[in-house]
Amino acid sequence: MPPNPSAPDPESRSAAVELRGAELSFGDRVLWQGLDLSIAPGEFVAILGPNGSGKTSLLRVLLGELDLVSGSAEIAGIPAQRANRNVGYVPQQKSMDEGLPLRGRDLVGLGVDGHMWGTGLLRRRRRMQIVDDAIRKVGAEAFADAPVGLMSGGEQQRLRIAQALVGDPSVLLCDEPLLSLDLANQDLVSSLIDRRRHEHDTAVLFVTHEINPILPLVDRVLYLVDGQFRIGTPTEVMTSEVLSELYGTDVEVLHVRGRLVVVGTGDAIDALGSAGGLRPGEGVHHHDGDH
Ligand SMILES: Nc1ncnc2c1ncn2[C@@H]1O[C@H](COP(=O)(O)OP(=O)(O)OP(=O)(O)O)[C@@H](O)[C@H]1O
Repeated sequence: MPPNPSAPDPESRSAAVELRGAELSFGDRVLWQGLDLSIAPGEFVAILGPNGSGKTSLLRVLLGELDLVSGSAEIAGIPAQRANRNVGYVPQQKSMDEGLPLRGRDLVGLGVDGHMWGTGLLRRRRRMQIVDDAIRKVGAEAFADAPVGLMSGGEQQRLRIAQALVGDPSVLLCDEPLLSLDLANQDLVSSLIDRRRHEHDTAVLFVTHEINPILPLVDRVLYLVDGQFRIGTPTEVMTSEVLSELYGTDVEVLHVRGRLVVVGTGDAIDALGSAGGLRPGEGVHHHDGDH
């Protein structure tokens, strides 16, 4: 049957996140413009780019904290707005003060209060059940009653993920959630996020400087560089040709032992951040980024 031009577009109707002609600028500085991106439920999108390219700002637009200069941003068909229970957020990791009188389960509970029920509206027992369930799902039962300030980075991050998921969001926004975690905890945290999107069809937008730890999970990449961007599968975007064009200089993408390694020469290396740079001892000039 030929498509009916007056019927609603099923793709856009069911999108978890929809950006149309989106532009964000501060003064004369255009972070991105003409950004069209429709993210399906359950899709995993990595947002890459050097420092200051507007990755976190994109999440802030979807959180309703920043207004677009033009275009639109919708979550599940509704304009992006603050306190949206369809959105879970794992912010950039900040170290928590050792003396902070907050237990792990209190941190997770903040995710309940921030959503539609509001403090006190949900009966205490039901609220406790929801928090317990979220803690169990990230395997944090053993330390949930300890003060968060005394936990390891990996333990804190598991609880932040529980906090982001406790409101049962359809979209999960993650800002460098693997930062400063060891490899075992990187795997654990990324597999928790991956399981969530498979079991609940939650769309994931994942800001990162380092694609390798999540490469097997990524459906599409949004790569932002200095006002330009490219969207596509990792195979389409993470190529020498595309990245050289985006950075406006010679960049080479190598495949080394199952990892993507982005190398440049001279000034290019400074622009690259740690977008796949080699680790020390791997033999090619690299740059570890600013973190
Ligand atoms: N409210 C604001 N007013 C003016 N400039 C801003 C504002 N918010 C962000 N910026 C600027 O926009 C640019 C993009 O910031 P953003 O944090 O989105 O970058 P990023 O890609 O996440 O960087 P990083 O990798 O360093 O975290 C930065 O230069 C920042 O200083």
